Amino acid sequence: MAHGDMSFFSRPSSSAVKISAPPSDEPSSPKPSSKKDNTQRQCRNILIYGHCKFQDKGCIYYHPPREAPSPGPPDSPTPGAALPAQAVNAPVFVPKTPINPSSPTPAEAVPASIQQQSSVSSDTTSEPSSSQSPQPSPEQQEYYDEQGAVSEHEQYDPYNPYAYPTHGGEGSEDGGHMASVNPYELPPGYDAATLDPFYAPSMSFHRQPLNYHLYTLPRPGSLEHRYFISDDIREELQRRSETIRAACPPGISLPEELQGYHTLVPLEPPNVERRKFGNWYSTLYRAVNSNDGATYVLRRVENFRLMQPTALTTIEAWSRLRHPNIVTVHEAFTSRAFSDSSLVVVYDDHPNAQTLYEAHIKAKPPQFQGGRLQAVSNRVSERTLWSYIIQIANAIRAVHEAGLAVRLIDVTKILVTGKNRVRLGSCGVVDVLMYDLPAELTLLQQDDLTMLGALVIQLCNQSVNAMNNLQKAVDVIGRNYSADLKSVVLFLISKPGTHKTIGQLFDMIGSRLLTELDEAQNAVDRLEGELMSELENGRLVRLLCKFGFINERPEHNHDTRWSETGDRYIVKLFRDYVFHQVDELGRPVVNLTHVLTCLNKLDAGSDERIMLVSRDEQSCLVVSYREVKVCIESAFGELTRG
Ligand SMILES: Nc1ncnc2c1ncn2[C@@H]1O[C@H](COP(=O)(O)OP(=O)(O)OP(=O)(O)O)[C@@H](O)[C@H]1O
Repeated sequence: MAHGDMSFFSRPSSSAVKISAPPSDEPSSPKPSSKKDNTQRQCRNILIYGHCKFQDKGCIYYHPPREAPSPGPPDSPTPGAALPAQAVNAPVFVPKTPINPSSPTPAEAVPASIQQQSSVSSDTTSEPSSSQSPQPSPEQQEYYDEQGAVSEHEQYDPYNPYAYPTHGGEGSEDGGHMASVNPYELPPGYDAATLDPFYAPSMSFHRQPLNYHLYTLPRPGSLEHRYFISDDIREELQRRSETIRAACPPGISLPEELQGYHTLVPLEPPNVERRKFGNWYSTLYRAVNSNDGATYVLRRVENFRLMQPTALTTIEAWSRLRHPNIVTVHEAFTSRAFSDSSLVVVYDDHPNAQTLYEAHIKAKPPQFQGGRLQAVSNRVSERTLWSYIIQIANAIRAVHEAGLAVRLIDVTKILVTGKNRVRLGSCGVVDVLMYDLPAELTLLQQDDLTMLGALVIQLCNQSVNAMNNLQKAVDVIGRNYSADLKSVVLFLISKPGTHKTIGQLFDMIGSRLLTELDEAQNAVDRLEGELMSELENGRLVRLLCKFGFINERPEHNHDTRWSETGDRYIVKLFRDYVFHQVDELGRPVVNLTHVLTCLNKLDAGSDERIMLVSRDEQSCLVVSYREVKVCIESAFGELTRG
C-alpha cells in the first residue's frame, strides 16, 4: 500500500488495534522538510477534538473548514467523530535523546524532545489499564493533545518483519533517502564516557563497523550454531569445568591445607591396583592454589625422605621449561601433612586428560554397534602415531636443549590432553628420586630415545609387554605400518652412539613435519572460528545484561515507576516481544532463532520496524530496532550516570 494512505490494520488475534500508515517523510529521515506535504495531511487534533487550538497559530497540518465534518481515513472503520481524550492514554515513547535531531522534522516548531515522539507512535481503541500502559507525563499528554502525533505509522504487517522493503533500497518507497542514514551512528547527546567501560565498545565505533545486518538474515536452521561453539567442543570444555569442581569422595581423609594448596581431590579412585613409581608408591591429587585460585595436579611420592635439599633445584630447572608438549612443572616441596614424609611435585592441571595407556592400550568395554555388542578397537592409526612421535620428539628436543633428560617416557605418564595432543607428564620427579645416583647426561638423553622407541612399539602392539618379544613386536609393526615407521622404531631402539640424537630423528621424519604443521594451523583456524561464535554470543549477553539492569527495576531516582514509564516502557515491551510471545493457542514461543535475530537487529540498530503490543493488548507501538536501541542506551545511561 502506498505511503500516505490513511488505513488501518488489526492484529489478527487481538482486540482491534489500529495503526495508521506513516507519512513518507518520517521524522528521523534526513529528507528535506516537507512542510508543504504536511499541510496536505489532516491534523490529528481535528480527529480527536473536532478542532485544533493551533489552527491559526502555526500548526502545519491540514485543517478542513470548521463546519465541514472531519473526514476519516478512507478505509477506516472508525467514525470521523472525535475520540475521547483518554483514547490517547497510550504508552508513550519518549526517548531521552533525539534519534537524529539534524533530520528535518515535520513539526519544526515543536521542541526536539517532543518531535521525537512522532517517530514512534501508538494508537489505541480503548483506555489501557494503568498497570500495563503508563500515563504520559503532563507535557507528553499536552503534546498528544495538541499534535495528535499518535497516528504516525508505517503500514506494515508487524508479524512478518522480514517482508518489509529495506530502507534506502532502490525500490524503497521513501525514495532511497534512508540510504544516507547510518544505523550505527550514535545518537547525538549520547555520552559514552559516562557509561561503564565494559559496555562502551558495543556503543562507540571508532572505525568502520562490521555490517551486522549480514548476521541478521533469518536463517533459522543454522543461526544458532553461529552464536555458540560447536557441541563437541562445548561439551568437552564443560566436562573439564565440571571435573575441576568435583568434590573429594566421602571417607577419604586428606590434609585441609598443603603449602598453599587446598581442596585436595584424588585423581584416581581409591580401590584401583597401585603400581610402584620406582621404589615408591605415588598418588595424584587435584588441588586449588590459594594465590591464583587455579587448580593444579600434585604428585605425592609417599614415604620419601629427601636426603639432600639441593635435589629440589632440578625442579627449578624444569619449572623454567615451557613447552606445548610438556605438562608444566611448577614447584616441589616435602610435606608431613599426610602423616608421613612425602615429596610433592606440582604440575599444570589438564582436566580429563587420559594417559596413552588409558587411551590406546587399556582394554575398552565392548559397545553396541549396529544392534550388536562389538569389541572396541584400540588400534592407533599411522597418522596419529606420526603425530605422537613428532610431538614427543619435539618435547624431548626442548628438554635436551635445556640441558636435561626426560628420564620417564612411558605410556602411563604421557597425557593425551585434547584431540591427538600429547604432553610429557611427571617430568622432574625422577631427577629428585634419583638425585643420589648421578648419571651422565648424554647417556640419559640416549635413554630417552630408546624409551621413545619402546613406547612406539607398545602403542603399535597395544601392549605394555610388547618389548618382551621384540622380534614379534617389530614384525607386527612391519605388517601394519609403513616401512618408514618401522625404520624410525629401529633407529630409536638401536644401540646408543654419537649418530643417535633427537636431531637425527627429525631428519628421518622429514616432510611429515609439514603435515603436522598443517594440522596444527587448521586446528588454530577451527578454534578461531569457534571463538568468533562466542564473540557474537558475548555481544548478545551484554545486551541481555542491559535488559536485566533496566527491566522490572523496582525504583530509580525515587521513582517507583521508572522501569515502567517513558523509554523503559518500550524496553519492557520489546523484552516481551523477544521473549514472551505466545502462539495462537497461547503456548509460549520458545524460539532461540527469534531471540537471536531480534537481539542482533537491536544491536545493529536496524531500521526495520516491529509492532510492540502492551500486555493487555489494548495498545501498540510500531518502532524500529534503532529506536528501541536508543531507548535502551538512554535508560542504561541514566542508570550508569547514577
Ligand atoms: N597433570 C595432570 N592433569 C590432569 N590429569 C592428570 C595429570 N597427570 C596425571 N593425570 C591423570 O591422573 C590419572 C592417574 O595418573 P597416573 O597413572 O600417572 O597416576 P599414578 O598414580 O602414577 O598411577 P599408576 O600408579 O597407575 O601409574 C590419569 O588418568 C591421568 O590422566
